[in-house]
Amino acid sequence: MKVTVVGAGNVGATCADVLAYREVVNEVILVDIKEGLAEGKALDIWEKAPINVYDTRTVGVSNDYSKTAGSDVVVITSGLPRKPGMSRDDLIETNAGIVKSVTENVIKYSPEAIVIIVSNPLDVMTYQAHLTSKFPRSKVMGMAGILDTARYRAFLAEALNVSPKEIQAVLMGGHGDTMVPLPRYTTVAGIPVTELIDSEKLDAIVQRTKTGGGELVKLMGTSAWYAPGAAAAQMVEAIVKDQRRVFPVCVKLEGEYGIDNCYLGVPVILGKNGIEKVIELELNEDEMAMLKESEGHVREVMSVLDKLNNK
Ligand SMILES: NC(=O)C1=CN([C@@H]2O[C@H](COP(=O)(O)OP(=O)(O)OC[C@H]3O[C@@H](n4cnc5c(N)ncnc54)[C@H](O)[C@@H]3O)[C@@H](O)[C@H]2O)C=CC1
Ligand SMILES: O=C([O-])CC(=O)C(=O)O
Repeated sequence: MKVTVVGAGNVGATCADVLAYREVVNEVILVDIKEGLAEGKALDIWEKAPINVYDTRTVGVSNDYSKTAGSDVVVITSGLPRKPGMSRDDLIETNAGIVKSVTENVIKYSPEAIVIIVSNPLDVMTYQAHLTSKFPRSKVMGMAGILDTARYRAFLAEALNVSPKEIQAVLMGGHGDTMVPLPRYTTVAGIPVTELIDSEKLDAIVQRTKTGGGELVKLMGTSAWYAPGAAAAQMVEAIVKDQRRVFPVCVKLEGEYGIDNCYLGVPVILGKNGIEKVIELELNEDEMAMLKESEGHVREVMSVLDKLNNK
């Protein structure tokens, strides 16, 4: 199994590192436009192999996609991260151009690959990759839900003073402040979370989750990478090992939840064919209203992308 990660910056290099030390695949190709960066980071990860005890080979290349040929999965992290004061949507113009050209290069050499988008604004960059690749929706998806759910779970674990391993949760919608964490589908070792925490505290955690990316941008001057890189690697693992894990993933909706032709995070089964199934939950009125609000926001940004693509 061979995986390519495009973008050897913070998120891409972290993803490659996790794929290597967890021995998810035999070979990881790291690509960046910046001369020497991917080669250097791939070499550094390979030199860590004797210490962390793994044999996944990591190879870096500068903008040479021939080395990526025949990849089973490609993760696209290339693009600008936001700075304090910016929204993810502010990145659309630059990142759409990058995601478009990278996708063209990727599919030229790996026409059978499953593509995972990480670049922001996430839902709309997934749409860009879909427009460019013309792949079926099962093979073009975006990573955000695992990250957003992980933040929600980590905050809950802290508040309840329990292991984060015990928290199971579902979160839907776009990767932005309109995302929809679902307390009704959140449990602590099977116990409904609402039985363990008062609603005021839970509301504060939901709110912190929605702005969790921005919290880190404010602290660091750039956006997060450890959790995002690990989340993308977890999706790769589910696909290459055909694990059929259930994760929230950004996918083109085709009528599910009464939403058509819009890219949103929803629970799916991930396996060797990519998105094996979109799971439709029974949402109540309030939850559906929040999902619709998120849809409205993503559609606005999708129409900006349509203009950029002269559609
Ligand atoms: N979906 C999500 O949940 C998350 C998304 N992100 C997004 O991921 C992207 C990457 O973030 P970071 O790694 O922190 O940024 P970074 O600046 O550390 O790395 C980006 C890399 O992309 C490379 N690049 C730019 N244009 C390229 C091209 N045409 N071909 C190949 N490589 C190219 C740059 O040289 C740079 O090394 C950003 O758009 C960020 O907003 C970040 C965290 C979470
Ligand atoms: O906040 C950002 O710009 C990066 C991102 O998507 C996240 O960390 O959730």
